[in-house]
Amino acid sequence: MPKVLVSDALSETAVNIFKERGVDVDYEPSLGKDKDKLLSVIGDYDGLAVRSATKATAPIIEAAKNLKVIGRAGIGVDNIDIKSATAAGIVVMNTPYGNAITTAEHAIAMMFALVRNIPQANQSTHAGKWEKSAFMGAEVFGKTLGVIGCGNIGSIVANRGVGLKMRVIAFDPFLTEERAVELGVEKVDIGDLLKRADIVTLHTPLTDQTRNILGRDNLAVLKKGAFVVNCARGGLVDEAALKDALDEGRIAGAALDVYETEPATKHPLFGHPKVVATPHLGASTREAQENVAIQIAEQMADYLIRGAVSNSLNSPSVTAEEAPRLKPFVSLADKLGLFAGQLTQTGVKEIEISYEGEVSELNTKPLTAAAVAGVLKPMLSEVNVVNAPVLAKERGISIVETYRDDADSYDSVIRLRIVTEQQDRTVSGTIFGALPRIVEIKGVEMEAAFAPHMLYTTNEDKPGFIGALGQTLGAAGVNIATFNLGRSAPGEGAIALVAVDDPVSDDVLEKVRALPHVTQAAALSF
Ligand SMILES: NC(=O)c1ccc[n+]([C@@H]2O[C@H](COP(=O)([O-])OP(=O)(O)OC[C@H]3O[C@@H](n4cnc5c(N)ncnc54)[C@H](O)[C@@H]3O)[C@@H](O)[C@H]2O)c1
Ligand SMILES: O=C(O)CC[C@@H](O)C(=O)O
Repeated sequence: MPKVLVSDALSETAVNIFKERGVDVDYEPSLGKDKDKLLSVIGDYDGLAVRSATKATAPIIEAAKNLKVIGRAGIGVDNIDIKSATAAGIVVMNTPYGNAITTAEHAIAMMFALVRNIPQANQSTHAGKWEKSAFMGAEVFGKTLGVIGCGNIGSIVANRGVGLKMRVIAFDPFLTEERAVELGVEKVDIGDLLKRADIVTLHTPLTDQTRNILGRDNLAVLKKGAFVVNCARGGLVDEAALKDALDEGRIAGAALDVYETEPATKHPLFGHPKVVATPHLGASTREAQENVAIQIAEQMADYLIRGAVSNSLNSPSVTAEEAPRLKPFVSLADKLGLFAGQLTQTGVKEIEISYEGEVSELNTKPLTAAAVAGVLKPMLSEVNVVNAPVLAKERGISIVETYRDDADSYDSVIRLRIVTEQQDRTVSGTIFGALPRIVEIKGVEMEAAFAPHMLYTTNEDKPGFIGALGQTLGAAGVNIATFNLGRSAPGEGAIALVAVDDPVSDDVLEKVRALPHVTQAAALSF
């Protein structure tokens, strides 16, 4: 039974879902804050479910020898080292929609808190001061709301802004004109947004491109008297520059839910009269926490039990219904890749995977990942289906997928073509009786099952070869399990694929290569 550690505070519903789905679960809501303890126990688990307190860093991932999945109950995955997880073959998933409405509502609440001085007025009124004239506010009706980042949350904020009869403008390089029209927003560039917005609200992830998107220069361009709301990530706003802009009266106020360093218990902006601050509460509603807990438990259990992948940041999606249908084809793709990879001596330039017949209708992304992983495994250490496409890209190997409705004599065929600096090689396979089988090698038709140890030879099709090969193997004590032959035409190139009981030694290979008419001999393992 797979075992999951929940190392941050998550709704108990998640724990029940894991149990109901047949996943053993340890709920340790404060363990994530103790990195030494986490390091010492993580090796026992197949899954790790977190919010933001647990930092799944490279050392944690290195120690997580059995870990298969990290699930983030929430959106931002900046507490997870995705690069290390990918290299280790660990699927990272999040719940991109579960807390989006809640966070958008928090941004709108922060906007109102700012423009109507609600926190300050609340404090003063509780103190019995009745300072009615000290808290003159502003209407949002007719004002311009500048949304930076118009994805899940930004688009909900934009929608609420439109509902409040605000003029909404958005800067997002990935926002299409059609989507902008659909949302009722005007797509603008950042300079335009800064000059026109009365309230700027941030909703991008923190990346190299977005870090300090409201830095000193951009803050200087902001319309005088504008307000800033950040319910996305600390680091999007230069906090020192923001303090200067507030102190100099260029900005009327800022509402912050997120900070460069969290937890933020001391901060230069805490106590500032123009700042409204909350402790990363964006996602903190009962509804959102229930949503993300349920979603992450279901997604992780689906992956651990059924191989289904959803909302992954480093692996193609596979639904729970698809997973069992894909399973034999994943195995076939992996074995075809391994076959080709073991015979490849020079740099791979291109891997083409053709899906023919019924398999062309399936979700082929996981099959492609398996084929590429298979090709790369004999050449690189630490290759897996999660990191294989990344590794191929880093090495300049192009991956091409083609599709054909018909697979000639079979229901389904996967055809792999490897283009290297020196040659172009194909190998094809099908599923027969739920097991992968080779049906073609280098244009030669063949019918062979994969076996753990195999001998592959190419030779000129001349009488006496089969006997000589059998004798050589027999004399070396190599027991033949199956013997498969194919040739392009009588007397021309022939291929033998021999399943043997034990690995073929270098010594035996040399003897096979020395046989008359043999052009190539290689030991393969699957
Ligand atoms: N405060 C909280 O508790 C809380 C809760 C949930 C999410 N978040 C954060 O909110 C942010 C938005 O989340 P989301 O789910 O909407 O993400 P999303 O991926 O759906 O949307 C992000 C948008 O930012 C855009 N973007 C990317 N780079 C950009 C750039 N350089 N300039 C302008 N736009 C850019 C993208 O095109 C995308 O449309 C994330 O940082 C997330 O971590 C915070
Ligand atoms: O878990 C939380 O409370 C914060 C989550 C939020 O920052 C997110 O990115 O989803």
